[in-house]
Amino acid sequence: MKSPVRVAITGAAGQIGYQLCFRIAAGDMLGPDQPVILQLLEITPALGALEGVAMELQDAAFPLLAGTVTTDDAEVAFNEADYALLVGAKPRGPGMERKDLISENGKIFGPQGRALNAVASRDVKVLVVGNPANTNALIASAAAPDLDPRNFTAMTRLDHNRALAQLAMKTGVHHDRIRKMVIWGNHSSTQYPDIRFAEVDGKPAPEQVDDDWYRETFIPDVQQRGAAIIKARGASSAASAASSAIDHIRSWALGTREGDWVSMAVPADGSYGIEPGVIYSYPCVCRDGGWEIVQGLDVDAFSRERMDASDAELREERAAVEDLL
Ligand SMILES: NC(=O)c1ccc[n+]([C@@H]2O[C@H](COP(=O)([O-])OP(=O)(O)OC[C@H]3O[C@@H](n4cnc5c(N)ncnc54)[C@H](O)[C@@H]3O)[C@@H](O)[C@H]2O)c1
Ligand SMILES: O=C(O)C[C@H](O)C(=O)O
Repeated sequence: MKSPVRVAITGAAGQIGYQLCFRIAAGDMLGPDQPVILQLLEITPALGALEGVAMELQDAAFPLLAGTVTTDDAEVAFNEADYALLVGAKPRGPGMERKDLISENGKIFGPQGRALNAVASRDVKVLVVGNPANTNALIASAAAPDLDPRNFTAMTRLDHNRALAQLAMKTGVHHDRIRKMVIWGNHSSTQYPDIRFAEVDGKPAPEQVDDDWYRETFIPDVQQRGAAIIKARGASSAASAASSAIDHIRSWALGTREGDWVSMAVPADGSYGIEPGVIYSYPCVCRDGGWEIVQGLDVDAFSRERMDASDAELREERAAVEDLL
């Protein structure tokens, strides 16, 4: 058996956190031979509820759960953390855009970035889920000057998975037989879900769907799926969000499958004309515990316009939190 790794989860008594704790303790994120210590952070008024989560974790008697820490102190939660899933933040309600959360949620991520900087493993892998996720990841990274900015990522894997599901339903091919989906940009309604390189059962996706469906139905449906879930459920996505967070970390830690890639929001480095300064979703390949942006993909005029629009929105979000950077 391997030695345990430390997984910090913020907002651990919330909707997503409640899902994450049990799936991670069951081994879904890091594999069936990797024990975990869960280090759970909540705000002080939610510590009672968090204690209830810890009691249920005990009662589930997971063979891989090597310990549970509950706290309202970020430096306790992030102490020597190998993984940090930053979920704790307010969700949006009907009629809101995710960026409307920025003034309230943005201020959570500076202190958490500072705490990670002070006490986390120097190799900590950080995934920001709390919205607006890309800009919150930028804030956390800016507050952690001693950690490599490449350790800070934000989640667009849920959008990636949503895009796989929509294309699978349209083509009648199981989503597990689709490769090379891409989500470019922000986890927001300006994201650009791109099927130009996707393969459905080994054949090019664009040849299997008509262009009108792609532009008029697929793209807006994926962009608006979060809002559609809020309308249907009366609360934002939780189980699918937790599942995608687990997918994101599993790919990063254990690698992407041969011949496929995943979407991850990572620090822009000039790739595809997106200048540094924002956390932008790209197609990525992961191996040996690291990620690389897939290079050399063609950018046509339709794509350029959408990729730039999402970049522009991220730079507006950045300008709105300049005082936190
Ligand atoms: N990136 C994505 O794809 C994606 C998907 C779904 C939801 N989200 C976002 O994830 C966030 C959480 O969603 P949820 O449904 O779990 O919300 P929730 O309200 O059910 O849970 C959030 C939890 O975070 C806690 N919290 C608040 N501030 C905190 C802080 N400073 N430190 C630690 N904990 C804190 C709250 O007490 C609460 O228990 C929201 O911002 C939501 O919009 C992102
Ligand atoms: O849409 C939301 O606000 C929640 C989340 O970001 C989602 O995409 O489901």
